[in-house]
Amino acid sequence: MSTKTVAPALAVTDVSKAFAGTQALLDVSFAVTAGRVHALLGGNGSGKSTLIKILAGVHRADPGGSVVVNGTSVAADRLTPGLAREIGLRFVHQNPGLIRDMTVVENVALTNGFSRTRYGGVAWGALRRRTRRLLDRFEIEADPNQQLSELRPADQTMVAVARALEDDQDGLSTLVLDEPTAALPRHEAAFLLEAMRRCASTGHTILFVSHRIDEVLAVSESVTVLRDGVEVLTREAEGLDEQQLVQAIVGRSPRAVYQVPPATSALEACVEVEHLRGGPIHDVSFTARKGEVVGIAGLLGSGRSELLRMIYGAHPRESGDITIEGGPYQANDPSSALRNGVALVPEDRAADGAFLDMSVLENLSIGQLGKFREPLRFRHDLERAAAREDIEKFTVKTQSPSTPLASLSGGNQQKVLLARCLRSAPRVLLLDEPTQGIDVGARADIFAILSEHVARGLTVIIVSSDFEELARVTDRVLILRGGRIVADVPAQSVDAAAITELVYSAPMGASS
Ligand SMILES: Nc1ncnc2c1ncn2[C@@H]1O[C@H](COP(=O)(O)OP(=O)(O)OP(=O)(O)O)[C@@H](O)[C@H]1O
Repeated sequence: MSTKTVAPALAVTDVSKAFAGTQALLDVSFAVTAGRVHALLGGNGSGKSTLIKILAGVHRADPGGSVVVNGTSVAADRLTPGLAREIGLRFVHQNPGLIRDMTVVENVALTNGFSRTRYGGVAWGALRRRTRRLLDRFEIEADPNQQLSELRPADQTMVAVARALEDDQDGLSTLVLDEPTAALPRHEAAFLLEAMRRCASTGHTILFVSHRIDEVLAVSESVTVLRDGVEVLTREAEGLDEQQLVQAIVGRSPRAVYQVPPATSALEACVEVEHLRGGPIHDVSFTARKGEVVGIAGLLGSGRSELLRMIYGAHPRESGDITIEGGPYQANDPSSALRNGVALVPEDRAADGAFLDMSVLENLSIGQLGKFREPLRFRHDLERAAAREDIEKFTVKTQSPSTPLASLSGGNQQKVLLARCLRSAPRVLLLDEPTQGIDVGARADIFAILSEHVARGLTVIIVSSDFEELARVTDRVLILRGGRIVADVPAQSVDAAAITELVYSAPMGASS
């Protein structure tokens, strides 16, 4: 039983939103008690982002619903960004608009304003003192003059939290955190969760979106689950276990969720990387065999994404050789990757792989239109049938194949990219944070599909911050630190904690 005040800090009542043809939210109602961390959960496409965007005044709700914040009631269809702020809603979105190359002071001032001297110049001294107080208030270990990139990842997110709450000394606002831990390794996530808990203990109410069930159970005092736009569960977190939550999110019994058999490794080499150098990569060598799933674990800045992009030919290489199935491979650009059977699902899909204005069908077909071309006509019927097949296989939640990719939820966009890559029947599939933003049920589906391809000889190289997942779905994990592989461990002999430890402390120059 909580000893905190019981008045709801936030109450959402009968909020609905239909996009052309899609009922994203239907009469969603729930309340959050003041001073609590309340988790908002749901599978991909269940309506979480839509609800957050309505609260933020970015999407307009359909008429009829209301939002009450600390006793102030507003019709949900009247919320604007200004009004949301006025009634006490604060947001840290998935991409919180932090600039890593700027100092902490500059990052805070960027959104909250620069203190001015009476002559109109920037009052740097006052600004630094103000930022110092803010850092102390949120117990962030940083100096105002430090570059943001020098802070540990969880503290960087806390800077975004602190600046969102700077003007709220009394803890009256409700902070909405959209997947704050998605890009963080587990130990950093745990650190951030602890900071969130401290923040709630000072009175702030936190609405927190995450796909990671364990952390939701660790940090939240109450939860709401959305499924297909409908609120299916709101309750105290106490007494709730992982299976019950997964059941509520997925809507079926949690069989097979996460039980993906590890791929078996064959002996034949597929990708051989020798003395690769370039950018943050300093002399990396390794071999991935046919039908093997190789994980790469490293901290931000370790060169993990650059290594994948170098193999794909999208990051300049200074020296080193790559062979694919014994043949030389130049890796000069993505088209040579395509010719050599190397495919990449990038980390930043919006910037790198997804054509958001184009339809799901077009996104699936890109690069493979030849398959549907006959001497005198283009087989639109076959193209459509193939799209429908992929949509079903990957359980992509879309109204139709012609729906623009932009209107799919993040997780569903990711599934489309993965489906597209697998269509090209690659020999090597490079995955950069493939399950970021992917719900618990869809993860299992994706790995089940991948393991079918792996059983037929596909080689998969995965970079992931989710070390638990790496330990579960890979055959081997390469530990990358400072641009070097410092350890190469069989996945069955490590768990997430061991990988975390290795990422921080593996002896330099171990194996490479
Ligand atoms: N601008 C839009 N136009 C049309 N449909 C949309 C739009 N935005 C969202 N939708 C649809 O509304 C539904 C809910 O999507 P939403 O992005 O809210 O899901 P989500 O729970 O945040 O998913 P994820 O976990 O994958 O981010 C989905 O079916 C999505 O395709």
